[in-house]
Amino acid sequence: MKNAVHFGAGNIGRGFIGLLLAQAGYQVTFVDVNETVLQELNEKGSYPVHIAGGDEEVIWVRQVRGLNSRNQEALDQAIAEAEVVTTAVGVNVLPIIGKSMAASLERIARKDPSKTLNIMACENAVGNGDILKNSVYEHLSLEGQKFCDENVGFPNTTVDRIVPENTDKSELLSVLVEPFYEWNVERSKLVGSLDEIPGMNLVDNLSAYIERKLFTLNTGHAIAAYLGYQNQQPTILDAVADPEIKEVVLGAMGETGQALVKKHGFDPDQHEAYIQKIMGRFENAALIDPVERVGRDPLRKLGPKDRLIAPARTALEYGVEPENLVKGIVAALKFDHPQDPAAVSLSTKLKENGLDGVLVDVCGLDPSEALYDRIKNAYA
Ligand SMILES: NC(=O)c1ccc[n+]([C@@H]2O[C@H](COP(=O)([O-])OP(=O)(O)OC[C@H]3O[C@@H](n4cnc5c(N)ncnc54)[C@H](O)[C@@H]3O)[C@@H](O)[C@H]2O)c1
Ligand SMILES: O=P(O)(O)OC[C@@H](O)[C@@H](O)[C@H](O)[C@H](O)CO
Repeated sequence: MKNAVHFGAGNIGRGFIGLLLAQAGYQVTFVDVNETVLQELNEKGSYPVHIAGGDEEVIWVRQVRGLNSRNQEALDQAIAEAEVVTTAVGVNVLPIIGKSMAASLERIARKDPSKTLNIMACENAVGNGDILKNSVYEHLSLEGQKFCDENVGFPNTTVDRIVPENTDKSELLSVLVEPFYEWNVERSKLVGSLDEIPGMNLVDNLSAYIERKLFTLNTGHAIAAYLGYQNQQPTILDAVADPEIKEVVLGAMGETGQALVKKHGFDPDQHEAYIQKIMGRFENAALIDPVERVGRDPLRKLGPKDRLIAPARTALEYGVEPENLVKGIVAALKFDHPQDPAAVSLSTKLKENGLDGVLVDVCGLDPSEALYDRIKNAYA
């Protein structure tokens, strides 16, 4: 049997990547820090994935196990035996797992120097594979780096499937996922031979795919979440049922769409169909997705390369007025959910450094650029 190691036994790990790997015939080792989840994985060895919408289908993922990422020796062995490694831990966690991965790769470099391995970061971020690679290389010796240059691939990826938190307390590992999924992997950065994984597409122009996904789905999703939160709507479904919010969300996806069509040469009709399909996914009545999950970590989402600031800047660059994107950015700045540490930190920064401080330090904006004033005026 082929082995895969997947870091992060959370929503997307269990509900998408782990599922596809298992369906492709891999025995999946989930690496996590959540002892309750790890214990359940090891006791049960399987879990159900419920496909939401229409006739609910259940797919069982079997022959899985859990491993604590702090158990370096067991991790070294698991990675040494793996044909493929994937991650879905959150982009902020990549520097932490990068250190453990580096230690495992050093060992492989010494003991099995002809091994090749592809490590795919399945996080919502532009350049996710590059970020992971840098996090690993920081901890490698020169020999380790040389080995990885030749034998280890860190392709960038896009991962698309809406997977909310599990609310079924009787079945801890159960996941509810939407029927739609798309996983694209940058072909040119793969090394050695990688068996086909049905559901994973190898693509040549990954940066266009990531901008299309992150700056359409995730932009619209985030704006629905932040406006929904402002209006006390508990879920994305409730938020987009509000005609005013739906208009802003569609408007914002339209603004990024116009810019992306110009930038990447996408077909305008196909892109419009892509936007409409995404709105249909937000309106899936079988998915209960709290606005707090989708809006989580506003500091990351307000970053210069992420789903709000980057497309608004691109829109201006291509002569598109980002009116709705700016409304979304203002709502994001006001996301003060008390249980979200990044939202609390954002509120503190706004209090201590003012809006200007946040626009410069968090959003990476320059006071001389057009977007800066647009946000300030709308916020006021
Ligand atoms: N849920 C979705 O709809 C979705 C869709 C596409 C992409 N993503 C991306 O996938 C990633 C994970 O999202 P999620 O929704 O599954 O989050 P999640 O919180 O459900 O899962 C993250 C998992 O990582 C684990 N983790 C944290 N620190 C770790 C460490 N040091 N070592 C190993 N595991 C660790 C957590 O315990 C948790 O089980 C994010 O980058 C997200 O943007 C999510
Ligand atoms: O995971 P985040 O925090 O980057 O974004 C929240 C959601 O928008 C996201 O998880 C989507 O559900 C997912 O990207 C769909 O493919």
